[in-house]
Amino acid sequence: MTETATTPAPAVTAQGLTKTYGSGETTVHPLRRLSLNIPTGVFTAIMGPSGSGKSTLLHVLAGLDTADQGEVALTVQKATGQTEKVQLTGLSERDLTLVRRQYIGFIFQSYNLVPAMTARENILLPSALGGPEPDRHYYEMVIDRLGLTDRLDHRPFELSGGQQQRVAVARALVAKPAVIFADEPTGNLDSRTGAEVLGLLRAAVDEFGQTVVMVTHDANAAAQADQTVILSDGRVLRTLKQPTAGQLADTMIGAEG
Ligand SMILES: Nc1ncnc2c1ncn2[C@@H]1O[C@H](COP(=O)(O)OP(=O)(O)OP(=O)(O)O)[C@@H](O)[C@H]1O
Repeated sequence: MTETATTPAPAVTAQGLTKTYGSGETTVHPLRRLSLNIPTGVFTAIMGPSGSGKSTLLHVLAGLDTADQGEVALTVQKATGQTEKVQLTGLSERDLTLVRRQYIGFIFQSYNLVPAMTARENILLPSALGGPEPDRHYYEMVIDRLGLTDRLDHRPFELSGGQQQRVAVARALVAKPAVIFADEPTGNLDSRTGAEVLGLLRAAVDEFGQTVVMVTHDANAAAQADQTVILSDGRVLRTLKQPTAGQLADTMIGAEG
């Protein structure tokens, strides 16, 4: 399942990803031989027109879905300081689940919290299922920064949408996974809560050296990232380093074709 590497490498490597749905006239190609490297310790946004393959790509990179062809690998840092390459391609569903639990945090637009569990239980669920044990100090800092200290005993139905998303963000962050994937994490939030969530993703990168990959439609949200990958029709159109929201909006007009 793994091989050891000694040189620093991108956190996520995707080579020649292809995915097709349907056949004949109804065929769609969400991914067309897409290759991409996601650098370690960087905040990457993914933008593109509706239907360009953003969610499909994110799910394939995170091991929540598989491509028909191509390869995905993560490069993770072990406690010893050595890096290790973890191939996602070809793993059984069970092994993929173990890799996700160990190395990946995922924030869904629709939160995906377990309704019967309290906020605390939701946040600690990945470690309860066998993922890494969160560092106590980091856990408390994340909870405090997200303003969740008084909400930990509440169940999702007792929380606002913004609070539920903050619980989902905490769940993805606290175990310091190798990569945090976020699919439109601010899509359902008011602008103030959205800014808080983006601020925490930014802090995870700047203060804790984590790697974040976020799909968004919002040029202002993407402008918080270090780089933005623009998808068009299942391919990478361009990668922009530290673009302004204005540059992103202009590039998106071009990508709509
Ligand atoms: N399970 C599926 N079955 C059939 N087609 C699908 C499936 N999932 C995605 N697609 C199609 O694949 C294409 C890419 O979808 P995807 O959700 O990745 O795009 P997106 O860029 O995230 O779009 P949006 O911005 O609208 O969320 C679309 O044409 C979509 O209809």
